[in-house]
Amino acid sequence: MLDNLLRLSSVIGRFAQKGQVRILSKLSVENSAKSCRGKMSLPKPNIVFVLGAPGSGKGTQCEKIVKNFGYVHLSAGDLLREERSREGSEYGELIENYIRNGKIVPVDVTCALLENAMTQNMKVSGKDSFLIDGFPRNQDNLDGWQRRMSEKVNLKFVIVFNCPEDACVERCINRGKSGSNRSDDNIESLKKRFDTFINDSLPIINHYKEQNLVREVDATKNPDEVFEDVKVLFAD
Ligand SMILES: Nc1ncnc2c1ncn2[C@@H]1O[C@H](COP(=O)(O)OP(=O)(O)OP(=O)(O)O)[C@@H](O)[C@H]1O
Ligand SMILES: O=c1ccn([C@@H]2O[C@H](COP(=O)(O)O)[C@@H](O)[C@H]2O)c(=O)[nH]1
Repeated sequence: MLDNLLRLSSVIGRFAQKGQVRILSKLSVENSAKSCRGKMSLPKPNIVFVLGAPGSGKGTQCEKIVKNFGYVHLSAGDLLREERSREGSEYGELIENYIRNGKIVPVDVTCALLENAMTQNMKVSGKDSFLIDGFPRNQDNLDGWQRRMSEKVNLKFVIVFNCPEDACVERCINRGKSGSNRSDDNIESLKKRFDTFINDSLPIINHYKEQNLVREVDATKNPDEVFEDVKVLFAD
């Protein structure tokens, strides 16, 4: 399975969406290896992890951070959904099963997508500050990231958006009703996503708390009010 995962190829569409720059690039392990060599001249990217329960407002706030502070937003969930929908993807079915059941996709897939997206963005836009939204979410994610990426990036801090489950569920259900087209914006998937958040993701947040890297934000207010608190974290 690992070998297969390492042969992961992805197409990252180049388009400006929600302030993100996506770069169209066909990748394979062989290309990844070449691009690793090419990466020698690239700067070490600055990373902010953005965590919080499903529907806590991570994507909404990332959009605002992009507009105001020039970061590039990389949503791990969006990258996985793109890979799932890519014609010919070996991993489409696997990813869809994980997403629908609120489970966390094996780290080699997600990490490859994130690393490739960062490298391509740095090459094309020259930007080297990234919001990594919705990752790492479990011990497998954390271990894989530490193994593969931790030495290659500067982790600045970890934002955690706090919002109670009932409000988050309502937001996701409304997002589904407004046409998100997400196969996990339904009650059944949301129950599983919250179980995963509590059992698997909270320990990762605690790990970063122990390192004094967590910056908690009250995400129950309206998006502009939440952003007032977020701004402070980036104003240095
Ligand atoms: N502060 C807020 N108050 C009310 N609604 C919000 C707030 N922030 C975001 N929303 C709405 O809630 C829904 C979920 O927001 P968003 O996609 O930003 O959350 P998320 O944490 O990225 O979710 P997920 O983890 O499921 O991808 C969206 O429809 C968004 O418009
Ligand atoms: O690192 C990640 C990020 C996401 N997933 C899967 O995708 C869905 C949706 O993620 P959102 O952040 O809500 O868009 C999530 O429930 C996981 O199934 C993942 O496996 N790994």
